[in-house]
Amino acid sequence: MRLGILTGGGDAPGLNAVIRAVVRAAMRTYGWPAVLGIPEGFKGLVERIDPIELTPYTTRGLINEGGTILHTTNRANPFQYPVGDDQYADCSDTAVARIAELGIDALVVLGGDGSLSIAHRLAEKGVTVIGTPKTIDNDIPGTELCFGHMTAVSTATDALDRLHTTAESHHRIMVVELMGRYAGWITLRAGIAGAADAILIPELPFDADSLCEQVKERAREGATFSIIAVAEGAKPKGGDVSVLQEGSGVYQPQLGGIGTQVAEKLRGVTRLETRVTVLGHVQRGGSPVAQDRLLATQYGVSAVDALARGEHSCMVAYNRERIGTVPLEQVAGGFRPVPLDHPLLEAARQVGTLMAE
Ligand SMILES: Nc1ncnc2c1ncn2[C@@H]1O[C@H](COP(=O)(O)OP(=O)(O)O)[C@@H](O)[C@H]1O
Ligand SMILES: O=P(O)(O)OC[C@H]1O[C@](O)(COP(=O)(O)O)[C@@H](O)[C@@H]1O
Ligand SMILES: [Mg+2]
Repeated sequence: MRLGILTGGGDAPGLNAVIRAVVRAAMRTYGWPAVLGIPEGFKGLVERIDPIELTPYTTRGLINEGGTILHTTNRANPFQYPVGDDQYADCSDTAVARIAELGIDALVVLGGDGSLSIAHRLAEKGVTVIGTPKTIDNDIPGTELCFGHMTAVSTATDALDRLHTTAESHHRIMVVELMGRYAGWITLRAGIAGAADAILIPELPFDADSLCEQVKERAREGATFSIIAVAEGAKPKGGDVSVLQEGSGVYQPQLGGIGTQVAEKLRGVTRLETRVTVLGHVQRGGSPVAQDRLLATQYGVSAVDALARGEHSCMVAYNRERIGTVPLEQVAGGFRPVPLDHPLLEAARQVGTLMAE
């Protein structure tokens, strides 16, 4: 079998580790003749960019490399492909033709909700395709864990640790805005691990007045500083998410600004010195933590195993410590927020974390 492999959407730590695992399993375990790397995500198919012949030799040393050697874009949907200013065309037939032209028998898509939805639509057009769940946000349905997430959690936790020492020195409120477009997984996990005093996530719209009261109460009780972890997609009760730039066509809205809003409110009401940190793409960069390297390796190997068994139109998924597969149609267009009865929320409450619910 000749494989094609591409990385789509925002990058995430562990992409290169999956590429390495796919190449090794396909060529070493199964003796398949070729794995072609498609550069720039689906754009590489539509624009017929020369593929990169991957081998176990050329993919060595990749397990700890951040980013993606294949590069990626979150603006290349073949079904709604940008062809000019605000103009889009359905170029999916070109993508399908290119896959055939390259002699690719199966395409491995390393992507998030968007790329996996595209993979599903390509499968409906007859392409043999399998997905692996990539996103630091951890919001893909059908799997408990996406690779990249735990590295982002670790980076955000480190940031919270560092903010603690400077917050304490200056007796300040520190608001840190973390990634997570519509799901609060990063903020919830890092917020607990980094001992944030308040955690604000999209799943639990917050009451700004009660947040201010609770922070004032902390100060009255003797706390000399407060750390507030807020997900970029968090919103006040009855309010909306904070958008930096509106989406249009295939461009998703760019979120941001909620950290500043929360800080202004806190500063105004508590009269305490307040600063904002927007951690941003630092959370997507750098070397994957061990857990992501393990997950990425298992995902890569399992995707090849599934194809060898004749399984496709599915995504490899991690549930209850086992890797299985779920049909792409159950993933496409879906979303996995933090469930309101999740044990981590209960743990956060029990250690006294404010959520201003
Ligand atoms: N539900 C969907 N169906 C089809 N295409 C989508 C969907 N959601 C997003 N897309 C498109 O998929 C591409 C990648 O989406 P993006 O969210 O950036 O990456 P990913 O989710 O794969 O990390 C973008 O061009 C986006 O417009
Ligand atoms: O790279 P961009 O366009 O700034 O995207 C930022 C967004 O991508 C993410 O980092 C990850 O989202 P995806 O995995 O869906 O690409 C979000 O947390 C963030 O809102
Ligand atoms: Mg997405």
